[in-house]
Amino acid sequence: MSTDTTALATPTEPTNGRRAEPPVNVYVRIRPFIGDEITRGENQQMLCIRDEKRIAVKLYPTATNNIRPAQTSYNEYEVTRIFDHNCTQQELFEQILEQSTDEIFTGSNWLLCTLGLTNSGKTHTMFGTPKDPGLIPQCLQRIFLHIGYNIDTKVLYKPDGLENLVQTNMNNLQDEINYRKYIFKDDKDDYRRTRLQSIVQDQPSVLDDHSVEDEHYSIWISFFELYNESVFDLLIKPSAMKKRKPLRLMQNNESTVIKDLVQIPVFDLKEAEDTIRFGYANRATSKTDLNEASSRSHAVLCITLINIDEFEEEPTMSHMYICDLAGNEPSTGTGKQLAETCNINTSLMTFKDCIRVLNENQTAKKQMLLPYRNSVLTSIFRPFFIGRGRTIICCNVNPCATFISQTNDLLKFSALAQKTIIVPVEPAQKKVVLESKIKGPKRLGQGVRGPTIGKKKNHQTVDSEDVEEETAVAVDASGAPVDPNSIHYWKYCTRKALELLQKQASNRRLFFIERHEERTQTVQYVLHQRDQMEQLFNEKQSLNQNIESLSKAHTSEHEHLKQAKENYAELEKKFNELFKKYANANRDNDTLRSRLKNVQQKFDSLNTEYNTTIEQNRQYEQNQFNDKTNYTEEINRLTRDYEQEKHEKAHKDKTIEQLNGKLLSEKNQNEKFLQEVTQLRHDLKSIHSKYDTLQVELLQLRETKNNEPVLVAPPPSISAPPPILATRTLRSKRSAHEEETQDNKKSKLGTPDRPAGNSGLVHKPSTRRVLSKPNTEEERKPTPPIVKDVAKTKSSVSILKKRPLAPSNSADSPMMTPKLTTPATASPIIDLRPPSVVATSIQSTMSPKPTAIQRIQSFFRHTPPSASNRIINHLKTNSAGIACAPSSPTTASPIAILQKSSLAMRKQTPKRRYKLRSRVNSNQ
Ligand SMILES: Nc1ncnc2c1ncn2[C@@H]1O[C@H](COP(=O)(O)OP(=O)(O)OP(=O)(O)O)[C@@H](O)[C@H]1O
Repeated sequence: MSTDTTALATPTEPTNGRRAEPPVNVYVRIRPFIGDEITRGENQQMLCIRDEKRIAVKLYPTATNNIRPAQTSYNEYEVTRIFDHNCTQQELFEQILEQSTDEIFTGSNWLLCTLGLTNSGKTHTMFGTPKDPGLIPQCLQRIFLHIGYNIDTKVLYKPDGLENLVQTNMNNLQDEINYRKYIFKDDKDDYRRTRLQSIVQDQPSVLDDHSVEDEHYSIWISFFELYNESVFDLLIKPSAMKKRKPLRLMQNNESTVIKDLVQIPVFDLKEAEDTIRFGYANRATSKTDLNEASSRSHAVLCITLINIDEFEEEPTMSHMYICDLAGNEPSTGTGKQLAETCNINTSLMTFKDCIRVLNENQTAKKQMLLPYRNSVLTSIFRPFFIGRGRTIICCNVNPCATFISQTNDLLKFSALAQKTIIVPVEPAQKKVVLESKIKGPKRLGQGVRGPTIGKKKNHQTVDSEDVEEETAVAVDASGAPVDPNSIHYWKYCTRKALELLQKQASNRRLFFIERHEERTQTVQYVLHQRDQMEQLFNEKQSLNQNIESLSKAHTSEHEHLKQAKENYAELEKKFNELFKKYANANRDNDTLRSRLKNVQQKFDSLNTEYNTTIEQNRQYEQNQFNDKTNYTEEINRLTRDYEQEKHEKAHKDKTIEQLNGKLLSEKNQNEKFLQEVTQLRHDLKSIHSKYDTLQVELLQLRETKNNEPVLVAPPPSISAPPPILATRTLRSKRSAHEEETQDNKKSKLGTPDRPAGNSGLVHKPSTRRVLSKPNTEEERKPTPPIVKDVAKTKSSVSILKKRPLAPSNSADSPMMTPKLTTPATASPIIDLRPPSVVATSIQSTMSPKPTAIQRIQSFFRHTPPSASNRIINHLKTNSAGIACAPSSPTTASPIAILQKSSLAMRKQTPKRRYKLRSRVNSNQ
């Protein structure tokens, strides 16, 4: 580690004949309470401002001090100036930086840095806000106000480190052109982006011509930060992808050069502010426990001023370093934040150490080495520790009671720094690297300097050698060498001429200085005038606008008036018309009034009627209501009755359904009976037809035989069936068919005394009963009178008719003929003949012919067995006897006899036969 020694001096004891240097300017600014600090109880009046230079800190008893609990102790410190929380940014600038800003125009360098705890208002003091700009914006404003129109638009020189200047040419400004393009790339104004480029391109000859006709200034800005002991250029935007590349530091004898640091020329205040805004955005800040946007690095803004004066052989360069130091903070946090805090604290500590060493060397007459190399910050600011510039320290104080201990330390350091005087070490000659010969106006002379605006040039004096020579030569009263041909005389003349010229130059310089001051005042006046002009221009514009709008309003008013007049004329016309109409209307009105009166009367009468009607209606409605109530009751009653009837009806319906069921079943039964009857009738018809056939056969047989009577004819009183039988033989098929059809009709339609389908059922049993066997013995006697009686009745016909039917066994079929009962076992046959005759006839008729029953059975052989059996049974049980001829029961003798007798009695006609037949059928 290498250190520097500095010359020690006190303000009162100038060394080596130099003027006394002032001590370091230390200012204290106490910020107001912010946020919820007051509610947190931070305002405990820990700081007490005694006057504008002295401040006292109230101390608490701690382990390290001897303060007793009951005792109130104050530490008092003195600084250059104290600003309380009411101090404005502008006030602060005027007090601490305005003069310094002016002095950079005299060639002096300045360093302004802020010290303080984190969250104490350092950044706020430096940068401020757009509405309340801090020290940096105000400083730039002051500089550009001073420069006015004397900005070097040719960019003749560029800075090379702290000490050196380089003449510009077309090649060495490319970086600056690019940086300007890059920094102002978001700027809408293309002029600013390409300004430097156009200077280089459009005025190449000017760049080679470094002559000036007046005093010109150029402002160069560089902005960098010291983060974790590395230097980063803030005018290069950090890439999201790439890691920022730290800049290298190069040390020369007196200063530290930051290699490749971007320095760009700015031509006006706006450009300077935008450049700083661009760099500020790239600064490392983050949220800490104490500050939402805490600075994690020391940000250093370097404003370089290059002054080119036509009377100066070399341009001068001065710097204003404004440094926003990161805040001292307790070493809390972890990882990256802890590393940041340690680096910040280390560099601040080194800075304070340098000041302390300086102070100690000064007070204790020591020559201790400055530890400036312990941090990058102090390395860069080394020129200021060796007196190459003036230093201002602004200590920002956080008034919170929580940090009173740190505040006390800071104020202690402030008081120490305030007493420290940095004596400048003899400056080395500024090197101006001239790449081309300066073609400016020839300097009139050197060594004679009038009052300058702070130009720190070494005054050149007459060589001592010359003085020595001068003393050896004889001179006259005016001091001129006597010998005009001697070299001394010429030297003397030359010196006098030079002096004269220097005097003239001095006068001229004075004149120009005055002119410069005048011009500065004029510039200020012009600027002021320009502001006023601008203001007036704005006012004029607004007035013009007002006039324009007023004239527009006037024109429109005029048009409105014209329109209104036209409207008025029209309205007048309309009014006249309306007046006429009004008169007419008035007349109409009278008429209408009288009409209205009538109408009113009518209305009154109607109203009365209406009221009456209303009353009637009301009455009617009342009646209606009563009726409605009655009706409702009646309806309810009827509804109840209806329900009851409905119930009964349902009950009856049920009953009817049941009866219907019964009726249906009876109907079914009836149908069955009818079917049976129909079947029986059908059977009977077939029997009839067969019987007729038999009768025909019998008649044929009888005709073929010799008409011998076989049976004794019954007494004449007996109506014999033979005629009936005979008549049957005569029936034509047609009559039989008609009969059958009629029977069917009768059975279907029925007769008044016999319903259809039931005729047989109703009357047959009675017939059967009539024809049935006599129940008593008497009745069973086969007496002729009984036959006679029977023959007399209608039923006798049926008896006769049935006589040919022989009784048969049940379930007999025609095939069962051999089993048939003999005539002896058959129904009793009435034989009216004498026994001898009968026997003979029987003998003659019985053999070889079949019996009557057999014949009948054979006759019924084609009929269904059930029907034939029923008939045969019927005949067996009900027939009283069969009249048979002597030969056979099938002979026609008895029948013929009967026929004859019957024919004798009554002639048979087809109609009669039919009726007879009908009667027989009806009896069946
Ligand atoms: N004079 C003031 N008036 C009003 N508010 C202030 C003043 N000084 C500081 N503040 C406010 O205090 C807060 C902290 O200020 P600032 O960030 O400048 O502190 P800092 O010392 O720079 O902190 P760090 O060292 O952490 O960067 C900010 O919100 C700022 O607006």
